Amino acid sequence: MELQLALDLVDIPEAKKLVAQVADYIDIVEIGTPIVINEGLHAVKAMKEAFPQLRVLADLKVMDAGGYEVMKASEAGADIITILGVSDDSTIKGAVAEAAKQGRQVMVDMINVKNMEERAAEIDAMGVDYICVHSGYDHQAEGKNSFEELNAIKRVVKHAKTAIAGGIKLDTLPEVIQAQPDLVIVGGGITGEADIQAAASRMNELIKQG
Ligand SMILES: O=C([C@H](O)CO)[C@H](O)[C@H](O)COP(=O)(O)O
Repeated sequence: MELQLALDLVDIPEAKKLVAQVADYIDIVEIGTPIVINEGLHAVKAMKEAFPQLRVLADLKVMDAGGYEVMKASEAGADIITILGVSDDSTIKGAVAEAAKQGRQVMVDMINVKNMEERAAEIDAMGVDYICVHSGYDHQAEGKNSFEELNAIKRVVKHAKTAIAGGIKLDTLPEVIQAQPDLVIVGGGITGEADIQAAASRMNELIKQG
């Protein structure tokens, strides 16, 4: 099981400062959608240059032109690029084909997918690398989480790695770990803590214990 730090509400210098504190405790650093919107793919490039030992995920949440978007993110240095599960199959297949060409990986974000098990099985068969259940900020504000959805995709996904994101904190991490995803994605549960390093270190410890 691995840990991904999601960076969303910061700019490039702040993002680099945060990662410098926790780089030893994380496996993947995510350049979140708000950063990409505010700063562009330069943020991905800057993070990869500053921390070449970490895998960098570009959370583009691609909905169309999968191949093209994966190509551009790959050029910027992204190791993993997110595509939406609600996209057309052709978008996901285009992203997978381009990622294979570029030696990168595709994560499908299942945010807002209604028929979770059926769609996860379809997407798994398309050869994606990760399938991620996700309660976004707006869902979190309504009190939702994706713990049940993780169990649902684990029942049907045979090839891809499974991941979970959305509002995970130290006190809910044990429940997440119990469901055994391959990857746990945490943003505010680390960056919102007074002692960021201690939070990341403790989460890393629990995750590595599995
Ligand atoms: O993907 C995300 C969200 O849609 C904003 O871009 C977050 O990175 C993801 O939800 C993880 O962050 P936390 O919910 O703060 O853990």
